Amino acid sequence: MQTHARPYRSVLYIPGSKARALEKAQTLPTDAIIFDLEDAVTPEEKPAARALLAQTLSEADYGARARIVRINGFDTPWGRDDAAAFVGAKVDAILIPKVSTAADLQAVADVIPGLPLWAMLETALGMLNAAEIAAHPRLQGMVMGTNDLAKELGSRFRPDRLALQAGLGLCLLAARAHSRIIIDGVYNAFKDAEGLRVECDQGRDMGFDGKTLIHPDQLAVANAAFAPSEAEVDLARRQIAAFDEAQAAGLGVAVVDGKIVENLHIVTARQTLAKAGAIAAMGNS
Ligand SMILES: CC(C)(COP(=O)(O)OP(=O)(O)OC[C@H]1O[C@@H](n2cnc3c(N)ncnc32)[C@H](O)[C@@H]1OP(=O)(O)O)[C@@H](O)C(=O)NCCC(=O)NCCSC(=O)C[C@H](O)C(=O)O
Ligand SMILES: [Mg+2]
Repeated sequence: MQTHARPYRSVLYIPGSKARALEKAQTLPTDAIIFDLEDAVTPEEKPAARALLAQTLSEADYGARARIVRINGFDTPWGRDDAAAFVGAKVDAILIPKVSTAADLQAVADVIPGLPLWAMLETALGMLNAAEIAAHPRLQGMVMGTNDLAKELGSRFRPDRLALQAGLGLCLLAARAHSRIIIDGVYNAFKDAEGLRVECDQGRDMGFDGKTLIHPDQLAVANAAFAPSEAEVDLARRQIAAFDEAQAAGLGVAVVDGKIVENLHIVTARQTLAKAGAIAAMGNS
C-alpha cells in the first residue's frame, strides 16, 4: 500500500461543460475532481467548456479536493489550446488521455512547466509501456481508463473484470515501482450501488488508491471501500503496540491474533494509520 499526503478514495469526473455540476461539486464529499474536457464534452461544446472551466477554476472554492483537469489529446484539434488555457491556473494536476508512451507525456511536459502530470492508462500500448510511463519524472498519478481499454481489447463487461486483469495488474506494478498514485477505472452503471461496491472492493484488494466515479451517488460507496475500516485501524494500533513491546524485550517478531508481526507489517500498519488520519483531516466521511 502507498500513502500520500492526501486521500484519493473518490475521484469524480465532472464534464467541463456542465455549469450546475461544476457548482455542485464544491460541496460534494469527493477527495478529488477530474474536470473533463475530453470524452464527456462534445466537439461542438469544447471551446465553450474550456472557457467555462477556466473561469470557474479562477473563482470557485473546491476546498481540500484535488483539482485535476483532463485535457484533450495533442493529436486532436483541442489539446494544445486546452494545455495553454491552464498554465498558471489554480489546478493541482493536468490529466492526459490515452497515454501510450513516455513521449506522449513529454510532449505535454514541454508546454506546461511545473504542474504535476497525470496519465490515463487506457490503450493496449499504454499497458505494455506502463513502466516507462510511470518512470517519467513529471508523472504524479495514473488513472485506469477501463472503457477505452475494453474497447481496444474487444472484451465484454464481466463483474470480475477478467479481461482487464492483466492491464490493471501491469499498471499497478508500474505505479508502485515508481511511487505513483493510481486510481481504478469507472463503473458505468451509476445506479447499481451493489455492483459498484463489488468493483471497489476488488480494486481496493488489488491495491488501488481509489476509484474514478461519474455520479455523486457513487461517492459514499467508494469513500467507504477505500478507507481503512475500524477493524483495520484497531489491528494496526495493536500490531504497533505489540511490536514495540517485543522489541523492548529484545525480540524481532511479535504475535497478534495468532499471526506474526514483523518490521514490514509495521510499515503497513503505520501507513494505515496515516491514511486514516489524512481522511479525518479531509473531513469527508
Ligand atoms: C451520468 C450522467 C450523465 C447522469 O446525469 P443526470 O441524469 O443529469 O444525473 P442526475 O439527474 O441524477 O444528477 C443529479 C444531480 O447531480 C449532479 N451531477 C450529476 N453528475 C454529476 C457529476 N459527475 N459531478 C457533479 N454533479 C453531478 C446534477 O447536476 C444534479 O444536480 P442537482 O441539480 O443539484 O440535482 C452525469 O452524471 C454525468 O455527466 N456524469 C459524468 C460523465 C463523465 O464525466 N464521463 C466522462 C468520464 S468517464 C471516462 O471517460 C472513462 C475513461 O476515459 C475510460 O476510458 O474508461
Ligand atoms: Mg477513456
